[in-house]
Amino acid sequence: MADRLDPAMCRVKVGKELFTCAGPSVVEALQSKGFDVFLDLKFHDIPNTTSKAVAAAARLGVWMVNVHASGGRRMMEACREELERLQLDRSPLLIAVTVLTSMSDEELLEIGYKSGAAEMVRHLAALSVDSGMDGVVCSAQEAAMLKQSHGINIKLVTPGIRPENSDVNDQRRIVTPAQAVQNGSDYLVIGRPITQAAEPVNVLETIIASLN
Ligand SMILES: O=c1ccn([C@@H]2O[C@H](COP(=O)(O)O)[C@@H](O)[C@H]2O)c(=O)[nH]1
Repeated sequence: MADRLDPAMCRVKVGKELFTCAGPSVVEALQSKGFDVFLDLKFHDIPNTTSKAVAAAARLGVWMVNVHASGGRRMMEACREELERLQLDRSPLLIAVTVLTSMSDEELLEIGYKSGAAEMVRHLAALSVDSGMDGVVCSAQEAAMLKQSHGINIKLVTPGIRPENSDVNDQRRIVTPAQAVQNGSDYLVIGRPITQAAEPVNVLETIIASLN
């Protein structure tokens, strides 16, 4: 896939499946091809473990790394402090996952949340910004609300992007690419609509054209 894509068109994301198969070498290989890499491992652990994992990602040279906001303030602050201690020329964007885009309001109630996605995202995003995160992962359904509250102090990374008429798969809080940008998303995360397409580059080009 990386051989067919151009770093001028998109950044790339290395998630749990690829990283578990191929490890840090795949990150290095993508970077040597000129791609900025989002290491999407969504760290969620005690502050010491999470912050050391974030530091390891930063030393790999990734452009963006993420943790779960539900790890709490002390965990997120430890990650920020660890990055500052490294004093890198280029520090990765440090992003917190609020509520997974695969979760519906009903599923959140089932696991014991007292409110739906929008309210939880609002709460966790405020905590994330206050704990030193550069931004959050959320659905583009929540993007306008967060931009209104936090403006330029928050980068919005939005998975659950689905072009019109494409398969929803396991996602629940979906938005089209153009609507996501209109709502204020800074970075659209688009997986299967591109990776599973017969002509991935054509699909990507069509999406980019729809944004212009
Ligand atoms: O809330 C979240 C956080 C991360 N993801 C990740 O984004 C991609 C989406 O892939 P699609 O194929 O476009 O559904 C995937 O790697 C997830 O792990 C997310 O979907 N939602």
